[in-house]
Amino acid sequence: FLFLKQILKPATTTNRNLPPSPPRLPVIGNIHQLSLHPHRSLRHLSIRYGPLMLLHFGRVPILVVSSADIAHDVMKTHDLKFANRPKTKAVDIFLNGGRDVAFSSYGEYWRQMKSLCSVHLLSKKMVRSFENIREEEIVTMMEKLKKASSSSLPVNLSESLLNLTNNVICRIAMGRKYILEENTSEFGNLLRTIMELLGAFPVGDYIRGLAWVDKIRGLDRKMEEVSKTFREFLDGVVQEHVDEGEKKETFDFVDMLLQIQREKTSGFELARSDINLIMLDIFLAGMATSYTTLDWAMMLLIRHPECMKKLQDEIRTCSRHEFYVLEEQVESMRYLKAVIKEVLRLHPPGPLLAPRQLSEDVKLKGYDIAAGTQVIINAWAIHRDTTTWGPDAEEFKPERHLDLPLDFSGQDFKYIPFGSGRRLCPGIGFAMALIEVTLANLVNRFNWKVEIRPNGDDDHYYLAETTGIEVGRKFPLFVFPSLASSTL
Ligand code: HEM
Repeated sequence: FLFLKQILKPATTTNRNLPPSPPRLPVIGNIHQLSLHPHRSLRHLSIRYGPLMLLHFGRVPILVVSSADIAHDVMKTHDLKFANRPKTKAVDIFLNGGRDVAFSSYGEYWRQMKSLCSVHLLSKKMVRSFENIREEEIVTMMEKLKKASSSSLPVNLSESLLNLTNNVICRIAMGRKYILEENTSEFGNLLRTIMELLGAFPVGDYIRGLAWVDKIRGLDRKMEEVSKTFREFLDGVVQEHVDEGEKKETFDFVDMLLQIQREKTSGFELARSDINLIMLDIFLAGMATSYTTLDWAMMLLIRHPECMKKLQDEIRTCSRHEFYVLEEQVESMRYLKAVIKEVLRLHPPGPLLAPRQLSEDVKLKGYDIAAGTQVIINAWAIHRDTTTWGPDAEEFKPERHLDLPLDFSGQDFKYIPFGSGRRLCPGIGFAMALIEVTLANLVNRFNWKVEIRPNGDDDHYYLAETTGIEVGRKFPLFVFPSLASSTL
């Protein structure tokens, strides 16, 4: 009786003027209204209940923001109050309760960890210094594509892009390739599982009394297993760096973190397990997002031949038809940048950004929002809002960016693929350096055709999405590359 009394009790709240809410069921609240693709179901609900909605998962209040105007209030006007991240079971298990950067609570520890990554890995100077690694890996990938182009069989371009991002990130952050090509898909699947679990809404996180449901579904076991595999892998990487010590000829990001740990130069205690978590963040936040952007970009360009042609013309003119497009040449390519912006508008890898949690009571658009409320910002819906993007908001049209002064810094809230404010992604420069030069080279060196689907289900196949906090394309992109005559 006490158990039922507890879970059936309506959410206690002192708020008087609450945002609109869809009707909810006893016990579970609005959980049943989420589909496998929450960005889609939440947008659907927001069309009916408005751009500021209050849902309840169990008894936990969840604020859903679906307009640029309210995103501005959350991430600019009240950014400090919304700068926390909620703690979930997945964060507990994978990220040691949020000892990484992306899920740590707002405060000194988060500031120090973010600054470590920004200074020693993600700064402009550091990103520039990795140019040769990017070039070597892109050339290697293109050589393989060149070989494959003489065969009549299609190439799995998604896999090539996953290998590329993985190789670049491993070499930059850990000094060498740790995941061999034959294992990258397996590694990609592991990452995907973590993303899925970090983006899932397990019943037990919201209704304590029903935590056993997650156990029975095998969710807890799956989390423990994947976490153990990853922990062992990262332990091995860090241990190898420790063992090699002085003998090592190169000095990479892991070496830097170990030095900071030993010498306590950063002014705060960095545990060995915290180093593992920084590395995990780089894989989760850095590798999957960059790969996903490239994968969507190639699919969209191949399926929009007029955009592909325009881009090829720009790149081939700027690169003077050379075999490899240099990063300095990419700088002046306006249409290339417009293509990437449009890809990230329609398919932001984090469609709901990363969840936030309100630390003090606040008033938003006249509504009272209580401290502790979790906050979802539906960037995917904001990016497709016809009131700001026009009636063709759902269409892939890179041209729309040519005359817009939008950048990735999250200052204009109708375009926030990297978030905004204090929690803005620190990896923008790092990601763009790889995405721009990779795309420029693939488009410059080859002409592309996509496999025609046998059942005519092209849209279903090419646009299907994965699930989780990071959303990519579900099915691999099989293509036929042919060497462009100008770069033979
Ligand atoms: C296309 C590529 C990328 C996209 C679209 C992207 C997107 C995002 C988004 C939406 C957030 C949450 C922002 C918020 O809550 O307001 C985020 C956070 C973060 N990203 Fe990225 N990201 C990308 C690449 C990278 C790379 C390459 C790295 C590092 C190697 C990185 C590291 C991080 C970290 C550490 C955070 C947490 C920041 C914090 O909580 O303070 N990201 N990213």
